[in-house]
Amino acid sequence: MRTAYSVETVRTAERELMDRLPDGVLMQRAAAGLAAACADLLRRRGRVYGARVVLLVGSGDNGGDALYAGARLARRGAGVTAVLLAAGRAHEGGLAALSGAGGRVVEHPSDTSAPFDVLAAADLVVDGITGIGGRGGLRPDAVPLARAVHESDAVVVAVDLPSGVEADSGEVVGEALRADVTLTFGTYKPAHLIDPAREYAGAVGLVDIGLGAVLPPVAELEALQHADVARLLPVPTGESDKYRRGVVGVVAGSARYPGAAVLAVAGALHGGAGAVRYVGPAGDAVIARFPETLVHAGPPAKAGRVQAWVVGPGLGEEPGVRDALASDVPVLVDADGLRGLNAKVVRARKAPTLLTPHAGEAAALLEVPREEVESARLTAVRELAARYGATVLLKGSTTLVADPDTALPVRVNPTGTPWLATAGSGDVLSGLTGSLLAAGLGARDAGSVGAYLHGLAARSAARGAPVSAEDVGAALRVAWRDVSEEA
Ligand SMILES: NC(=O)C1=CN([C@@H]2O[C@H](COP(=O)(O)OP(=O)(O)OC[C@H]3O[C@@H](n4cnc5c(N)ncnc54)[C@H](O)[C@@H]3O)[C@@H](O)[C@H]2O)[C@@H](O)CC1
Ligand SMILES: Nc1ncnc2c1ncn2[C@@H]1O[C@H](COP(=O)(O)OP(=O)(O)O)[C@@H](O)[C@H]1O
Ligand SMILES: [K+]
Repeated sequence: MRTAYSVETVRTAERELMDRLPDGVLMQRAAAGLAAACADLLRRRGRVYGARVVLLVGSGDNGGDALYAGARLARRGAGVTAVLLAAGRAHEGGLAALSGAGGRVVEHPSDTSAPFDVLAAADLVVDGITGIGGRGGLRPDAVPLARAVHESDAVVVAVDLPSGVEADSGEVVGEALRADVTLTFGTYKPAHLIDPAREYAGAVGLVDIGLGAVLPPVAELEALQHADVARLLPVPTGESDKYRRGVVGVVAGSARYPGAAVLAVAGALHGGAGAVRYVGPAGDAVIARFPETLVHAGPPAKAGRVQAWVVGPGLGEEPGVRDALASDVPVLVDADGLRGLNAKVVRARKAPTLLTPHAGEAAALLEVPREEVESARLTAVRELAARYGATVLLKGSTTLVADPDTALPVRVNPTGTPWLATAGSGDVLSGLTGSLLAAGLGARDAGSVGAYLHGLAARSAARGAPVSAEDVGAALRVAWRDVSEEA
């Protein structure tokens, strides 16, 4: 499991750790890790000796890290120039270390083109403008420097965070530095895992500075890995039969969208339930593709016992949502099922409810513009979970799963690929996840395991080329096997 902590939690932990250690030790640990990673990158492109390194240095400790790392690189023969964005407020010890090691310093803004000249010739740029103390995006002074960095051929290494991103939410307000690699210290922060900030960070490396010992046991965010998912997968035993493995009911599709029913059933057949019961008008299309499905014209209340319902994909105006919500089993509500969803009804349910909106559907439920959800995904998913008293899986470039119990970390899905942005792939996800619910997983686990397998399946089906939702459904078995082999 990878975890991320908020700035407030990190600062508290850092204070506790600093009290136990001599002054400056944490910064030296950070700078040593940073310098080692930069040296590695330089060696891959040539060598450290003689390489041209530029440090962008802000007024805080983030700039301090950059300066001390720069001093280490200068001692190994690199030509290091620090561009000070707040001359007079740059970290004093770091500045002294850099000049002691033979590094140069230029100021920005200045009357000369020196900062831009050194950036144009750089092999590697270290972004130490702001870290966890940064607020409100890059300031106007820094914007032309960021643009010059993006135009140069240099490899860009961000210190702790790409400057300009919001550490706790992953929001990007205005411009931010785009890094190839980000080295963070002690723990990931939400911005390393959530888009849009995650995109700006590039490949993220974690430098151990000893913080693990003082961080609280429960993080703000967590990302499952293969071994975590393997532990959660439902596996039949000698005593299993199809009913004990769970029956998932799928209420999906309409005369207009029969395909959504087929895709949701495809997902459900690969989610671990022992049987899939399809309820709705697309029974013929479903049977033609998946003869193992039990079909019923409806309504859901008359279709027979299930251990979980999936309701909504391609449903159009078809009824069914109310029946499913009135049941005493877990219900996953997706797509058309989310339209006009009544928060009171959902809150009153005794069994778990899992809502799976994309950004547009989430925006409609929250009555805000879609862009607001896309730029502040963490806030949106938490808000929806609180309003509906339900588990919410917010789909998109970063899929998040929030539990109504705010003490539990929000789960962030690390798998997936932009190729998943294809019609019908969400239908496969809802069938798959509903099947996991029927097989006995809790809503938060079902949502995060479903998203994980779905993303892995898409990656293995795509391998760099477009995929259809059907391809994703067919690759779910491969994803399941990949994950179980880790167990
Ligand atoms: N606290 C610790 O124990 C450690 C901190 N470390 C480093 O220290 C960083 C945090 O240092 P600070 O708290 O000094 O904060 P930062 O260095 O992130 O930035 C704070 C400074 O930047 C200014 N600032 C804020 N927003 C800005 C913006 N948008 N544009 C330009 N300037 C802006 C503020 O006025 C303040 O002076 C971490 O990100 C990490 O790099 C590491 O050395 C590891 C140990
Ligand atoms: N840019 C993206 N990067 C990665 N995954 C994405 C991206 N955009 C969408 N997805 C994923 O693709 C799926 C699309 O689902 P959805 O929006 O419901 O589409 P549909 O309704 O056509 O099935 C979701 O699993 C979502 O997380
Ligand atoms: K930075």
